[in-house]
Amino acid sequence: MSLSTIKNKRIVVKIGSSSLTSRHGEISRRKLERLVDEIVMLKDDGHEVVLVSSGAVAAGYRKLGCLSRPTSLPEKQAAASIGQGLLMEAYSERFISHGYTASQILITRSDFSDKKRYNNARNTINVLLDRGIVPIINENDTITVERLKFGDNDTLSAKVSGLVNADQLLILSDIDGLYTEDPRNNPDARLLEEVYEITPEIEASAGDSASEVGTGGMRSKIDAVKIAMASGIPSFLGDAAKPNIIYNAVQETARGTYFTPQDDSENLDVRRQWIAFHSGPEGEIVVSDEAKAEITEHKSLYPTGIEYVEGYFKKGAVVRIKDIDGIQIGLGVSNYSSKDLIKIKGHTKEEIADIIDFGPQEAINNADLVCHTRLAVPLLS
Ligand SMILES: Nc1ncnc2c1ncn2[C@@H]1O[C@H](COP(=O)(O)OP(=O)(O)O)[C@@H](O)[C@H]1O
Ligand SMILES: N[C@@H](CCC(=O)OP(=O)(O)O)C(=O)O
Repeated sequence: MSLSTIKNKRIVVKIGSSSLTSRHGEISRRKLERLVDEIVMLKDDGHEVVLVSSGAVAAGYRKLGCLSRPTSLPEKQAAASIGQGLLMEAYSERFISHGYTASQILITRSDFSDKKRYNNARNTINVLLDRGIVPIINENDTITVERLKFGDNDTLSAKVSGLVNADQLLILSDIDGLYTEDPRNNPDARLLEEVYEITPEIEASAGDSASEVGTGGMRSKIDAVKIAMASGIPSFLGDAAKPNIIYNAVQETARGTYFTPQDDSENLDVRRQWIAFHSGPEGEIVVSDEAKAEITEHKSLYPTGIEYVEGYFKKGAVVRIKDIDGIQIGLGVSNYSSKDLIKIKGHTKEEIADIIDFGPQEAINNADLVCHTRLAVPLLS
């Protein structure tokens, strides 16, 4: 069923800095308010909306005394600390004028790599959406160190879409979709209106940002779309400046690029999204060629297929799964500690009962296993 014919959908809207700021880098109230008014149209139609908004650094750097967007981390963080408040003030005022309440959620990557905090974020967003609130999410720029950053809000928005099980992700930018090449470099570049798979050609065509305020360019948007596709979520990329872009994108009538996951795409559930994109692997398991073939066929990993165990980890840890050539083929949650796996590796289901007291037959259950070869997106990107 097309989204245009169904109500009460959960939509994640990502708005980039370039769509919210004036030529001088200040927050443009006019641009921001028009986008809020469009989100309100979705709310009035019964849809739930989560907004992932950039703009904190862009909104704050001039008030910090910088003439252009700063490049040093402390200055960017200081600018975000000024700008985030201004951004939320502007959003809140406009939503309130329409009778809706906005809330602020600032996230760091470590919030998502901790499974409890990840699930807690989902519960919080669900409560807000149930009560008709519009959660507005940004990376917690002020306190995040470079090494622990999502880095760009495109990727963050795709991860949030997976977290809340969104029906559609809308990425709004200063360009009306994905082109065969950056149109700023080649005026003959062609808009791709429908994309079913991110091919190597598409990856190669996606370049950096041309604007002074944008961060990730088309490259981070394509990375984001790959994560959304692996999570089974359709995405749209379009120009924030076009009238009714948000409303029309949900109706699927807006000009832009529509990315549709294929029926046989991996469609990772939230549990496996966490393993694939957020967890911190603690050890390695090297598997035989037979086990590798089974894992690729959505089967569990059994102790009999394990050749070596590397590192020290407890039962329940996420581990990297490698083939005998040392190539990573997936990630999974180990049902056993490294100590026990070393004892039972290479043994059949029947034999392991004589080696250790109790435990499941599988070393890693297929529900807890994500395989590279089935995903078009790097694990833990
Ligand atoms: N293949 C491409 N198709 C469209 N835009 C591209 C492509 N490659 C690079 N770009 C650039 O990416 C820019 C959008 O990214 P960015 O400036 O980071 O926006 P935002 O602030 O909305 O995140 C476009 O303005 C365009 O110059
Ligand atoms: N978190 C940063 C924005 C990071 C980012 O991805 O920016 P953009 O490429 O404009 O979406 C901020 O609020 O300034």
